[in-house]
Amino acid sequence: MQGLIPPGQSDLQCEVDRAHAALSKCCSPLDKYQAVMNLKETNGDCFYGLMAQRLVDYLPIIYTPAVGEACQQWSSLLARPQGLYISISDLGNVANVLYNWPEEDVRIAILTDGERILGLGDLGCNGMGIPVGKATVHTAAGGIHPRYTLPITIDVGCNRRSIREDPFYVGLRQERVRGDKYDELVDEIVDCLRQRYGPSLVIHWEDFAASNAFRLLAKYRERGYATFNDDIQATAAVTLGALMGAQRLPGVPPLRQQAFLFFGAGQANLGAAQLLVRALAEEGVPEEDAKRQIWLMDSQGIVYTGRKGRQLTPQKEAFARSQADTGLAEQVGKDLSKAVGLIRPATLIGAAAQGGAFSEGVVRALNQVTQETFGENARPAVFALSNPVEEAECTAQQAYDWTDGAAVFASGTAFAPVRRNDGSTFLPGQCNNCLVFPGVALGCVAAGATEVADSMMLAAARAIGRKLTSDELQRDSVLPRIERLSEIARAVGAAVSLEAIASNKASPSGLSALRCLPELGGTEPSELLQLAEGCIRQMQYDPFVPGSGLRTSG
Ligand SMILES: NC(=O)C1=CN([C@@H]2O[C@H](COP(=O)(O)OP(=O)(O)OC[C@H]3O[C@@H](n4cnc5c(N)ncnc54)[C@H](OP(=O)(O)O)[C@@H]3O)[C@@H](O)[C@H]2O)C=CC1
Ligand SMILES: CC(=O)C(=O)O
Ligand SMILES: [Mg+2]
Repeated sequence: MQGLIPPGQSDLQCEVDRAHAALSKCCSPLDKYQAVMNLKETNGDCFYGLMAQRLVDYLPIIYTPAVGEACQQWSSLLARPQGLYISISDLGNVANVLYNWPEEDVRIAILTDGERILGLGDLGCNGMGIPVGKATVHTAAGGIHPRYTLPITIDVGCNRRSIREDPFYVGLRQERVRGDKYDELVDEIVDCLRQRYGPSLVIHWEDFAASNAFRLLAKYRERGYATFNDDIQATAAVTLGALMGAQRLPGVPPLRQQAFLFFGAGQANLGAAQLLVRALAEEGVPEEDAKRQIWLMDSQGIVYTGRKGRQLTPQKEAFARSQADTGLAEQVGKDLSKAVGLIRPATLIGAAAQGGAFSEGVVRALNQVTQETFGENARPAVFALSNPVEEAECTAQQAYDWTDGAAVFASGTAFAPVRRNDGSTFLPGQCNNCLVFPGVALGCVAAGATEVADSMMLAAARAIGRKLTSDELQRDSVLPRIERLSEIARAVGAAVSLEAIASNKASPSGLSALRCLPELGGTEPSELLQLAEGCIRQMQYDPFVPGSGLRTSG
């Protein structure tokens, strides 16, 4: 290398600072995305050092919202391929494709088929930005070595014609393959992954369409694999964490006394509804009573038994209102403000990718019914979970303005702090599954978990709730600040591995590593945190001694 690099020496910190200074000159989030991904290719240590130190600056780039734009432009931007592409043409030959991945020791595979990328719909192969971004967060926040992460895009086609006809498109130019052939391909991929990387490989499903997401999750969980769907389960945990956090604010009605209106009945909201029922059950609320507190609205209106048209999926059926609510549902139709007026919820959670759906009328009505039901100081919760930011149901500013500051607000994509009339600021919480999935992966890897049980997700939600500080609460944030993502990932990791042990979901290899624990009870024991830290990659350069090592010696 002598002569090929400048003679002065820089340590990692200097290079991280230099990279940040250069990136700060980028004119647009998309330019910054490209530049930072280029850094990842050319200097991984510097890239991960930068991500670890300044995650709060770069999360909106490598993750929502900028990653959404990057996916939309993926085929035009692609410089060097990232992650592994497995297509339907590889059916029967997946093992060979998988052996082209250079890493021998992978602990977590992040798979998408690109059909529901954020709220942007079917992006086909262009969805690769998502598993790549999630893998980066696993490392930057969870500390999992990048070598242990494998982002995969399964290309079975794309149902968006404009993408298929884009001359630069990098995926297969055909409509999506469905049915047996699709299932065979996914089966082959999962089998080959487990053959190559062992049964404790964690399989993280991301951004599938709901019709495949629930099915695949159930199928591989039933087989006893360590697998989780981020959009269903991790979103559920962070949403429940936010609801629990809100309970610590004065004026927020108790969970067991309110009605919850979920706008969107897909992966995110059904997952949250399922976990909420479980949390209420642990508070002694019978399951059927808890379900009666919950109302779902999808593209056809209120979800109720006997609704005409498309048959309800089993996941929706579990929450369908009884026929006694048919009259109300028909009165509501598809009108959200009517739904608020008639159901009278104190919590409104949006995950339908319908930007702006929480209009002024809807939010004002929510505030009014909450105060009528629970008193004039009562505060409604407004969670606008859809990503990227254009899909958010309303903005933080709108939620506060339309309720005179009464709303407790959280969103999937971050909003800047909002100034209150008294000069102080609201800190809207970011209710995004990134507060959960890195910790879940860390906890599973540390404990060698054989299954990712719902109780582990509940443990994750509680760990997030415990991490909320009084300072955050004072500024109306119902979740820990995203600046604390690494700290939260470690706490979630500790809670998840503890729960894996307590529920017999830890494997002998994980257990032997964890045997140092004097006792398994309690919250976040320091030993476990230390253990989790032990799994975490330290960002540092090996010392470079000029004149030694790298010179070829004839
Ligand atoms: N903050 C976070 O961490 C997360 C946020 N999300 C975001 O949430 C959004 C939805 O994701 P996900 O649940 O996975 O997607 P799904 O495709 O699984 O579900 C979308 C739901 O929205 C419903 N919907 C569509 N149009 C309307 C409408 N006009 N009125 C009411 N409901 C409607 C659909 O109805 P139907 O069932 O009738 O088709 C469906 O139930 C996305 O924007 C995604 O980015 C997702 C995961 C995590
Ligand atoms: C955050 C996320 O996973 C999504 O919007 O799909
Ligand atoms: Mg997702």
